Amino acid sequence: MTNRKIVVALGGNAILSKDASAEAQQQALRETAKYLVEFIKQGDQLIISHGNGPQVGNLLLQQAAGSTDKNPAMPLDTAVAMTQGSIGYWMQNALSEVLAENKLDVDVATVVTQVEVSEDDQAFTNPTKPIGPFYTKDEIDLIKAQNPDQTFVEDAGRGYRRVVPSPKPIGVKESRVVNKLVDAGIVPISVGGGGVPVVKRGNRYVGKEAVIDKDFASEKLAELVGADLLIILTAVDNIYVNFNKPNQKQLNEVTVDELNTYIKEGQFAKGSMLPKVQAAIDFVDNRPDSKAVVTSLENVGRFLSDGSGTIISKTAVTSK
Ligand SMILES: Nc1ncnc2c1ncn2[C@@H]1O[C@H](COP(=O)(O)OP(=O)(O)O)[C@@H](O)[C@H]1O
Ligand SMILES: NC(=O)OP(=O)(O)O
Repeated sequence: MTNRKIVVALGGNAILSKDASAEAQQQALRETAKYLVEFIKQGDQLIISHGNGPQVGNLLLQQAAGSTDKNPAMPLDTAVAMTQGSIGYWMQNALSEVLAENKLDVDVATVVTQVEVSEDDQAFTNPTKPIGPFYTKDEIDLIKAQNPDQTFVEDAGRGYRRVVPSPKPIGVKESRVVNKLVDAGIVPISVGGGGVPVVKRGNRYVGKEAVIDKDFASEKLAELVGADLLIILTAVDNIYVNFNKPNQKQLNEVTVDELNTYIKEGQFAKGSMLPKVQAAIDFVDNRPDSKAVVTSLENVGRFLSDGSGTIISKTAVTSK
């Protein structure tokens, strides 16, 4: 039995591929849970986090479409909390079902989590986080005519998406609650969608209209709960240099210094692999005896058996 405290951040493909229906997302999470249960089977204490970019963008569109004076659309911070609830509900049930199939008597609980950000974060005047569906150029011209305050960017050749501010997390209000759940043997689902962005004013936490990157929020949580491992699960088994080029090279074990050199070379795409690499670096910088891992859900079995995936450590890696 390993008994490590592990924060696992689930990438978009763990929840939503093409079909945004509740049924399809629940089915995807059932498949995801089958991979996650392997950690629990071998005695690890899991804390699960997840993204919400597509879901929160879709929710804002639904809110706007049905809003009236008597039934107003909810602001973005509240919409993030709503997606924590809906995805947490799906994840909680999916994992509980798979735990029961494996005859494991373990409880799962979603924590509506507020993540503290700075009021002065420059991100509030420079939106970068893509949310919701992809549009064509003609579609965004129409949307912008009706919503001049909204910003759109071209997203990696896949079309245009709305972008919103994405401030950096500086604290996780419920990190102690998360640790208490872990100590009680419960699997918490926390910092969903990067957490609800809040600023502290005296004793009050006030919501901000933004979407925090879930990789950065997961890193902050992992730091605060004293995790042994931060695992970022995405669509690729490894981080690569020269990604998608003929001379592509898979990274297996890599140090912070090596990653910083690759960052300077521009090896990691902004908004996709770069935040994961930066979150991994931040984590091992803050907890030098811990490690971060970037790999895919499908590779979890091989990671557990032989350490396959990209393992990031402060200094040279000796074991997984
Ligand atoms: N250097 C790189 N190595 C590996 N993947 C990369 C690299 N640069 C960009 N990527 C892309 O980044 C993707 C992960 O980012 P993204 O899809 O935004 O993450 P998420 O799983 O959190 O939704 C990978 O699936 C891959 O297509
Ligand atoms: N909040 C967040 O980072 O969501 P995605 O991972 O879905 O972009």
